[in-house]
Amino acid sequence: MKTTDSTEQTIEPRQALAESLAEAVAAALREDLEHQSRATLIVSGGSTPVPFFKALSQKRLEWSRVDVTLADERWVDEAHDDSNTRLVRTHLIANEAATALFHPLVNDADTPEAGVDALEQQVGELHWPASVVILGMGGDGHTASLFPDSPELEHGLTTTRRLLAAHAPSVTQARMSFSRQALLDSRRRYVHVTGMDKRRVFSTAFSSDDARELPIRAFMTEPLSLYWAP
Ligand SMILES: O=C1O[C@H](COP(=O)(O)O)[C@@H](O)[C@H](O)[C@H]1O
Repeated sequence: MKTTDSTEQTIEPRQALAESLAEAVAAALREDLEHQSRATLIVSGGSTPVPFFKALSQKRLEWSRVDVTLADERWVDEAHDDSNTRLVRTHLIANEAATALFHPLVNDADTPEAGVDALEQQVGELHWPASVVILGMGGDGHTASLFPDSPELEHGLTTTRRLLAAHAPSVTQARMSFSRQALLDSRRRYVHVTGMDKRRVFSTAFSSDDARELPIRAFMTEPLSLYWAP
């Protein structure tokens, strides 16, 4: 399916979605920067956000007053293919957004358990509530690194700390993740997902409130906007 813009060019739905989300996020950051000195933007990693990052990086706003961090990160070196830090640095902290201050969710510690306290202190110094949180979602209903099969899920859904070290049998790498409470400490939340499979998962999520089964349910509270394309 393709849509057409006012200049009669065809735009892929996922590209149109990315552009529309970038417009909304840029407007939100501009609005908050009118009445606060800095604004916090929390983005997700994975494959879905790349076109969104590229679109957002082109938006004009006072990026030097924006702190960007990730909803979660794999505990890998930045050179690793799975590094969300690398993804953000490559596609978002560029163009107009090159002056944004990026705060990786990984440090030199050997494990996320060893690194979490230092990162907790660093993210605590950001401006809260965050202006915008963008959540991705996996086919198993996980969001950030709150996985249904994770031994740390209950902790992630209930702790008042902002960060947690997380593991799950379904994924290979250890993770660092924002907790539910920290992600809800935000003015605006957007879920950015694509494809029919994820749409079905999101629809199923409305049928119950058991976040242990589908962690995305823990975020189905106002204000939440769904950005979806086929
Ligand atoms: O593992 C992760 O997966 C989800 C979704 O990723 P995608 O590749 O299907 O877009 C992502 O939101 C999360 O941040 C990431 O660590």
